[in-house]
Amino acid sequence: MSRTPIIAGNWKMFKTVSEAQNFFAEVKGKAEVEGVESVICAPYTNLPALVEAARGTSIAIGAQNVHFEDNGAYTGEISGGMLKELGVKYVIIGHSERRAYFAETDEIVNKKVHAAFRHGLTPIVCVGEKLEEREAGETKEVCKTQTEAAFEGLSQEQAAAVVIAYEPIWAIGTGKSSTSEDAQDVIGYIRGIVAGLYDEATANAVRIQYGGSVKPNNVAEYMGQADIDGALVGGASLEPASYIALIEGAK
Ligand SMILES: O=C[C@H](O)COP(=O)(O)O
Repeated sequence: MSRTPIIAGNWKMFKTVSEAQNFFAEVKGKAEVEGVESVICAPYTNLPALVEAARGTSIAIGAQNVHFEDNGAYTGEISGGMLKELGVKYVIIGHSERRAYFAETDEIVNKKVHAAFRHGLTPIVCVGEKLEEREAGETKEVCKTQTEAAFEGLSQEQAAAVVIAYEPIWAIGTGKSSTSEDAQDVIGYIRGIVAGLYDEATANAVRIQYGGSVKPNNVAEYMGQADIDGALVGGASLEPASYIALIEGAK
């Protein structure tokens, strides 16, 4: 089964609107490589300008969060319908920074995944272990629990459309990346979890990214692994030249 590789830049809380527009002008036509899906997940404030700039290109725009309700008295929050109307295609859900700093539980992650599908957005669901969990040999157990919870109640069709990002938390922004073999081992295991929940065909359709200190000089190594379908990239997605190199490296 061939899965289209997907490289998603997660800008986190970086870039004003003008900075985002300047970035896009630099990558347009360059971070567009046949056979690789290119996605920029930007702060909410940048989304209208980026969607506009991306019109007619093959670069998709994503958000970094969504509320699980469709509307209501949730000061400061943004719903799936709001993102959809803007033209946003992807939304990162359950990033470890949201789990750690904003108390997102597995249950909330699952509700957000359902909200994304209600509004025609594709969720990029993040799972991954903390350093102490890795050292205790609990990596796979943690990923199993998070994956099963995130997929709870999804139809087979929805499940097949999910993008999972396996991000070992100790590798995020630290320069300490997981080896490609270790990442493959865990990602292959996660695919097996999806097969257990649904079936082989569904598991083979799901795209699973690795995330954690992915750079232009190591992206190809990850992409060379059988079950790794792309990368969720923080720091190295912020500079145009680096982002272009990541997309080219994923070919
Ligand atoms: O969402 C992206 C990840 O948190 C990875 O960040 P990083 O590439 O800066 O390590």
